[in-house]
Amino acid sequence: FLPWVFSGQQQSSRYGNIFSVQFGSLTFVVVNGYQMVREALVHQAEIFADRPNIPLLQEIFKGFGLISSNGHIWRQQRKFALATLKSLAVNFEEKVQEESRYLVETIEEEKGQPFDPHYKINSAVSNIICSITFGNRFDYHDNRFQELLHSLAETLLLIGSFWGQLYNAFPLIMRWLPGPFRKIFRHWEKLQYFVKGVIAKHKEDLDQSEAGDYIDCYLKEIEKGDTTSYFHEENLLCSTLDLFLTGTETTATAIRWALLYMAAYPHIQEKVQQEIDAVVGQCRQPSMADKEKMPYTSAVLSEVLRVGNVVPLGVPRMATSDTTLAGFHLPKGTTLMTSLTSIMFDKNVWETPDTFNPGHFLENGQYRRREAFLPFSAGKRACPGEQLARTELFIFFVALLQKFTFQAPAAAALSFAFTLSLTRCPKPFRLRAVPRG
Ligand code: HEM
Repeated sequence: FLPWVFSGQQQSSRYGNIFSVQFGSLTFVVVNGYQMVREALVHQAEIFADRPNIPLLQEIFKGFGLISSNGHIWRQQRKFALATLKSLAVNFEEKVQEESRYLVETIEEEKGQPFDPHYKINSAVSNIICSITFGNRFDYHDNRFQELLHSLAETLLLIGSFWGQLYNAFPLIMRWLPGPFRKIFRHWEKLQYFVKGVIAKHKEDLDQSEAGDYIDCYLKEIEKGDTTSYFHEENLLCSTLDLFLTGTETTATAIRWALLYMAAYPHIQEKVQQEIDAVVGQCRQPSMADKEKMPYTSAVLSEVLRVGNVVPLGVPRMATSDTTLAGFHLPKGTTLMTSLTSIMFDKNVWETPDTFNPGHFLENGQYRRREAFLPFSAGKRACPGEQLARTELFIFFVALLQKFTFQAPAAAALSFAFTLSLTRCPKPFRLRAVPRG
């Protein structure tokens, strides 16, 4: 079902830019192409501000948190998340720079031999959201941390898998049946147990500490004791888990795609390294101030987000009232899937949609903004982590290419094969990180 909707380009040429799909008790309306997605997300922003009731997400989040809540709960949690991330943003860059040192060190340990970079990258990226929400990072060899990262990755994979879709389509039956999807609930309990422990520790220390991280800020909000607000521990738990989940998988997947593309296109990697050598050199760490002077590297990262297409179908929305889209009547409660894939590969927008071509984002040697480039979606529920994700992508990527050249293992061809779930991630692959100079 998901792969069918995913192939939006083919479907739109066959069924038009808007069509509906039925699967069990689920009915979706899929919108394709930049104009139509923009019409729904931006011009009808208020109408498509809700999330539909997706049984699996309902089961684990119970309508709380950020990503699957609606109405007043969502508005309050989102406003708080945006303001708190902004207030903590002053330290983002420093945290990512510090973490990139650990990432470079752990990759150095591979001594140029083939290795799978998956969990080294996930650990580095996750450590950033852990520092922001929990106030601390974890050692890459910490077994508990690695176990949580594996649970997180598998949960996301299972939610978007065939089993997850079957559960969402037939929840009343599936709720009673065994199957691999049961692991979602076991993993979720483990993740909840861990975060509850972190929250309990923060509560003990709250009076002595300044509000240094997301959980502290949230607990101070709960302490205000406003009985009409939705600041309570259940929402704190779900919001924290939302940030942990969304803040790890998406960005880490984008960085994995970036390394894979660099190994596959050595001449592009070489041009990025020339720019790094000219602007940053070998003696200091990259910073966000360098980005302006590095149009080629910025274009490569945007192209990675375009072809990597990490969140291919966006996150489903729901109509809060009756509306009309492309002349079709959509009643209140209609679930809408906005195909970001159809935008990223729209042949009316991109000169060479199916080719990895940083030139899509360059004009006369300068970075070129493209309107139809929405990896973080748009409208009321657009990704609140965009700034953080962009900081991580730039600093981690530049720090890695400053120190290593990524190559395919000898006699092994690189593949762009992927697994499609809520995210689109490369199948496990191995690379050599050859130290430079
Ligand atoms: C390359 C990295 C990332 C990509 C491509 C990405 C993409 C997206 C997309 C497409 C959505 C759906 C928005 C919609 O419904 O229209 C989303 C939502 C969301 N993202 Fe991200 N994201 C990334 C990184 C992050 C990070 C680092 C965080 C953590 C701070 C984050 C937190 C969230 C949250 C909480 C939502 C739900 C927002 C809501 O429902 O109001 N994301 N993201």
